Amino acid sequence: MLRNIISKASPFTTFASRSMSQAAEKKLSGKVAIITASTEGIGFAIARRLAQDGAKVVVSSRRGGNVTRAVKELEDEGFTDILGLQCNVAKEKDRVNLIEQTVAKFGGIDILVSNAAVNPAMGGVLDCPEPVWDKIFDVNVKSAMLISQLVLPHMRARKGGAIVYVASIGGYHPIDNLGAYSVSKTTLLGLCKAVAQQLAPDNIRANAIAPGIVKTRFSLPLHGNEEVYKKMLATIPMGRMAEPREMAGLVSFLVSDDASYITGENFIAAGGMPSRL
Ligand SMILES: NC(=O)c1ccc[n+]([C@@H]2O[C@H](COP(=O)([O-])OP(=O)(O)OC[C@H]3O[C@@H](n4cnc5c(N)ncnc54)[C@H](O)[C@@H]3O)[C@@H](O)[C@H]2O)c1
Repeated sequence: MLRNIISKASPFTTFASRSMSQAAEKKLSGKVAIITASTEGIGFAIARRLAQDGAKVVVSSRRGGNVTRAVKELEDEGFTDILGLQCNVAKEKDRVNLIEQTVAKFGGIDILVSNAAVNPAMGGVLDCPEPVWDKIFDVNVKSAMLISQLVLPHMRARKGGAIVYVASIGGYHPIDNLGAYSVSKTTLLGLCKAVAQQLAPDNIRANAIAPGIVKTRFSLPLHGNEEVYKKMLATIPMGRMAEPREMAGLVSFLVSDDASYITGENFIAAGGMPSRL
């Protein structure tokens, strides 16, 4: 009788232990993720979150010292599969090295988070000098497209992948004095849609996030001065700026299998700031 009950229970036991081992496996286990400009701010928060979710993570940015510091910080937190590489996304040699070193170390690429951006000068779009315009579009848009080209064969080899472009709420509605930068982010939203359309048959998904105002070094002009800070807060229905980690969960979702049928979409995380396009 007892043996009967046990043998009847065993399929459940097997199922239960399988479920437990599945639960123990993290949602990005076995995935390899490259995040550009990821030694601080939003990029670093994304790198940390993807590592927490089990991914092997490649941290990169322009300065070697910053890369070393960021890798150490993650390793001190207990993450072992971290690779740090110096990469100025506007330089072809650096982009190629980023991809080659990643594949040499981790054997492939599943995830790209294109996060690097610059805004060398404040001002209205029509006040933007040509060299500044070129720099903004080289880093914020052209490099994002060129890195996407480079990861493509590796994602195809894995029969799938996920790309996330870090755009901005300014891509929907231009932010005062960030004219050319805002246009570059609108362009990135378009790039995301075009890439998604082209790569859907390859099971490679592309989505974009559009952060509102996040407290980082990049946004210092918006929170470094008390008067400007108060003005900015008045434009945010939630009444506060975001912390970098508040962008990371959205990216983690978008690159995971939980988002397996989502591609070509732009997601706003802006504390209720209005978006119009
Ligand atoms: N902070 C915000 O309020 C905010 C809002 C919307 C969108 N964003 C976007 O989020 C992303 C990250 O910005 P952040 O706020 O974390 O700022 P951040 O200053 O912390 O990070 C930007 C990083 O980009 C790096 N970078 C610049 N040019 C590069 C290049 N050519 N190659 C490699 N790295 C380069 C910088 O060194 C820096 O580490 C950017 O795309 C930015 O446009 C930020």
